[in-house]
Amino acid sequence: MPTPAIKICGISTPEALEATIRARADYAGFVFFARSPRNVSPTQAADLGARAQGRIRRVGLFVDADDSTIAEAVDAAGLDVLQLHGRETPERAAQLRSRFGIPVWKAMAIASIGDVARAHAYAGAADLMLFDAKTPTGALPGGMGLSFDWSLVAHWNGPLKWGLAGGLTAGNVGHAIALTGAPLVDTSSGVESAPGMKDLDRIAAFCTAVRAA
Ligand SMILES: O=C(O)c1ccccc1NCC(=O)[C@H](O)[C@H](O)COP(=O)(O)O
Repeated sequence: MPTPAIKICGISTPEALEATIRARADYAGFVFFARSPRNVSPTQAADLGARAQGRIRRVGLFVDADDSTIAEAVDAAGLDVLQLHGRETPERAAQLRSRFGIPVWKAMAIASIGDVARAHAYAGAADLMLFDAKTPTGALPGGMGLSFDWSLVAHWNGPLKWGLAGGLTAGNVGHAIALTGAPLVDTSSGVESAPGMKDLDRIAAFCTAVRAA
């Protein structure tokens, strides 16, 4: 099985970005959501985006954002991918892909097999389905370090590319990959010492664990 692609999400400092590039991750995620402890301003995004250009692909994470918010982030950070982490419909995903001309990833909150089935509606509308844990009502819709029953998506054979997120750490990602065959893994809390505080050693350890899986 090929090594899964790696995304480190919630990067908000140059130090964390450099550690992510050093660890040979494939994607760096920037969160554009005011309620998040990882939220980046357009100014921060511009600085991080320029540092990342040509070295790692830049993913912008949005939660039910309007077009002007996304346009400002795309321009500031030079985003390569849009990640939609709210209640965006297939129609909205397709509209954003057409407007911005870059790949769109849709996060799907999973608590049951019925949630996994909903992913099929995004075929042709999104480029990748990111299966993540469902979070409690009123909490952030992601980035909570919560995992779900990975067997629900084991060797998913759906109509679009996919990835696994939610509570992944250096300690459990090998098992998650072995169980699911995920072609991409995504972590945020699992490489932090506190919400929003990236731990450079944990970033390195996570990437090493993925390659060892
Ligand atoms: O990171 C956030 O603060 C966040 C806020 C709102 C929606 C999603 C958010 N994060 C999602 C991610 O960072 C990842 O794509 C994924 O959910 C992994 O999170 P974690 O369980 O913390 O590893």
